Amino acid sequence: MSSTLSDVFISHPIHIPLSNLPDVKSLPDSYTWTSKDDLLFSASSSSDESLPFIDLSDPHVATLVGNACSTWGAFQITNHGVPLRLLDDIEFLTGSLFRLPVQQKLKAARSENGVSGYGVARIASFFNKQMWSEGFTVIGSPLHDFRKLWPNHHLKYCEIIEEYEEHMQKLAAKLMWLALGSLGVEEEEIKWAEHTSDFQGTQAAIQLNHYPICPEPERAMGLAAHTDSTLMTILYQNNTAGLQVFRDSVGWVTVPPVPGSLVVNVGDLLHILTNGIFLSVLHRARVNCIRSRFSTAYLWGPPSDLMISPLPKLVNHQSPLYPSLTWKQYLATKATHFNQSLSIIRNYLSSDQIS
Ligand SMILES: C=C1C[C@]23C[C@@]1(O)CC[C@H]2[C@@]12CCC[C@@](C)(C(=O)O1)[C@H]2[C@@H]3C(=O)O
Ligand SMILES: O=C(O)CCC(=O)C(=O)O
Ligand SMILES: [Fe+2]
Repeated sequence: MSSTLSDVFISHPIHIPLSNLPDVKSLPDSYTWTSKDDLLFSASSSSDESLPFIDLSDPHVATLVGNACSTWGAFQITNHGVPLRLLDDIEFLTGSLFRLPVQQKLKAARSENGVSGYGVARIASFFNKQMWSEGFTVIGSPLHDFRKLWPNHHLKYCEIIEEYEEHMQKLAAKLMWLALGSLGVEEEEIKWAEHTSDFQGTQAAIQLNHYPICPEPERAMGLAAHTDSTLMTILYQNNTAGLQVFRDSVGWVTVPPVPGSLVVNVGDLLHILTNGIFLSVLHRARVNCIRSRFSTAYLWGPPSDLMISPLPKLVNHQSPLYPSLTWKQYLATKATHFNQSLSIIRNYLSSDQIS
């Protein structure tokens, strides 16, 4: 992973105060969410719909993945080939990091114009209320930050991140090719993502999330509704429920944690690449009053300066719905317009207007 994604935020600094989550019996007003804070906060949910669960050894796997991407924009997978021991290791790392004393975590605090390190999720700047969570973002080598957190043990944690990235990168590319293959897209049509290219230059971020036990979970929000600005995101959640995905005419659907499984989200860039055929899923994390929850998101994207545009084969003689733009340009748009970004770029006539 190169560190060029970090450049985006130099010109989009945000100031989010880092405060300790309060140790209280009732939720302070600053953490209490209503539909005024997030339009879909209390949107209804139907209990009989569930996210597709796909066994990657199924003979019809490409069709199943393609259907899930165009209906839900997300799915859960099993038989994915990532060693269960590695999932235990990443859960151990995430738990160890967030269990450190807050003063220790703050030694690796993310700066206002930085992207790596400890802090609340960047999307916090778009809301008036605070989220009941803490996060840690890794882009590029974690060595510098991990040395500050664990002066004597950082190397073992760096090794876990490195091994996790290797597996996740291969899995993400395999899933994207299954999905695109179901639409008849061939590898020659996206050179940078060809299997044989070894995905040279694809970029990624790892986001570690912690949602502590919350005194009034119904009124709190762990991570507010958002789509990921990626091609695909692979999420590992520990054994505590909290992730919800939104589907039009269904509402919020909870994704139950299934031991050893992973959740896959279509991100905004794959939505653009497929000219809107695959949906980027709106999702959020809720909290609970019994157990703290950890999750690890692998946010995968293309080389950050490469132009991404709807694939000609999928535009099908009509006008493309989206202009060409780079991942860096999209992240910059997202840093300003958040959940309106896709509809805003849809209205641009050319990428020249995207700074
Ligand atoms: C590559 C990225 C996606 C992300 C912004 C970032 O530069 C690194 C952090 C990512 C993350 C993780 C938590 C949710 C999210 C919306 C956020 O605030 O930071 C995503 C960003 C995204 O997908 O837009
Ligand atoms: O914790 C979760 O389940 C969701 C995390 C997430 O959406 C993210 O890190 O982008
Ligand atoms: Fe997300």
